[in-house]
Amino acid sequence: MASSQSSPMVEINGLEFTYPGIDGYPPPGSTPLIQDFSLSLFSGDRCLLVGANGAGKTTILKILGGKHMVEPHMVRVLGRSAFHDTNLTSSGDLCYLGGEWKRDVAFAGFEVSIQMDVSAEKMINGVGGVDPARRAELIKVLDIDLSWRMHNVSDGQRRRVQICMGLLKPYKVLLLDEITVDLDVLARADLLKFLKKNVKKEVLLSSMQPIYLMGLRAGPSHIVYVAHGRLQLSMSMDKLRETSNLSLMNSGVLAGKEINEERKRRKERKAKGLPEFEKQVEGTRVVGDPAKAAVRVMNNGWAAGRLHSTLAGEENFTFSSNRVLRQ
Ligand SMILES: Nc1ncnc2c1ncn2[C@@H]1O[C@H](COP(=O)(O)OP(=O)(O)OP(=O)(O)O)[C@@H](O)[C@H]1O
Repeated sequence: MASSQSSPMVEINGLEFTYPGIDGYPPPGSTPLIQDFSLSLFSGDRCLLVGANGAGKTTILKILGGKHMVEPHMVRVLGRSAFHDTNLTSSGDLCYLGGEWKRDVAFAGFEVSIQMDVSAEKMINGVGGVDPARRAELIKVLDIDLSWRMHNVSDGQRRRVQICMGLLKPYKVLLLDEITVDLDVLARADLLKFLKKNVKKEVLLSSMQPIYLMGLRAGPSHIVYVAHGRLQLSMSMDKLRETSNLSLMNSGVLAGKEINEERKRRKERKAKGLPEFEKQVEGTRVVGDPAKAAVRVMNNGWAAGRLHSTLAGEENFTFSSNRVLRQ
């Protein structure tokens, strides 16, 4: 992003990323999911990351949030490597709110289920070292009833408590991955107002489907459009308005174009007698007879220190040795 400030708060330099296989390495022959991606965000930027499903938005936000390892020079947050410098997140300077929050929330240092029989008050007040005025404002903005019991509220209400807890402490860089999808129109508008008011020197990077841009004219300062893991457009909203691309964005035409092209490609492949979907490179280096690949049976694709299995699908649930259903 263009800025008068000297050093960016978030810097992505030629980022390349492939999800690792079971052995922690990219599968041989795989094409990087994120390629040649560079972006700089400066103090005060409120940036919206848009793109079709599967474009790579969540992956980029997770990399910035330090959840996937990349080479330290590729991603710098506040001048530090998000993955290697864990103090960035533990200090609260870097805050990532994503889909995983649907089930658990980091609470007093533990991952606590957000669906257990506990009051919203206990959850929210359990976060220490918080400015009481900020806490009260967030409770008001998110319209939270402190007497809610977490096990019998709606998804949207549970989500509001999660968002509140995530925003209680001031951050310098805030990463939001589609956190507003469960919120009703009013709650979404109020939250965006709060974020806008509170992002002065901070940086906000939020992913969102282009359709939600319609109510957001005053919200973001910049737009970043991603397709197939590559940066397609990065522009200030003012510039976007000038070049009239905003109407394209608002109507979701850009993302729609990308989806239509993908459908066309699939149709052409089918017409040529090829499989409709391009062959995925298997996400593991364990080769040979699957029955002998004991490692896969034993750990279902979980690798040390990783929150998610890199293997998915019925086949792996059949192989499951402990029958725990994973997302
Ligand atoms: N843990 C994983 N292991 C392997 N591949 C993955 C993993 N997570 C996502 N992918 C692949 O990476 C691609 C990009 O996914 P990502 O979640 O970043 O997209 P997105 O733009 O956030 O999509 P959406 O709008 O649907 O949330 C997808 O094609 C998906 O198949």
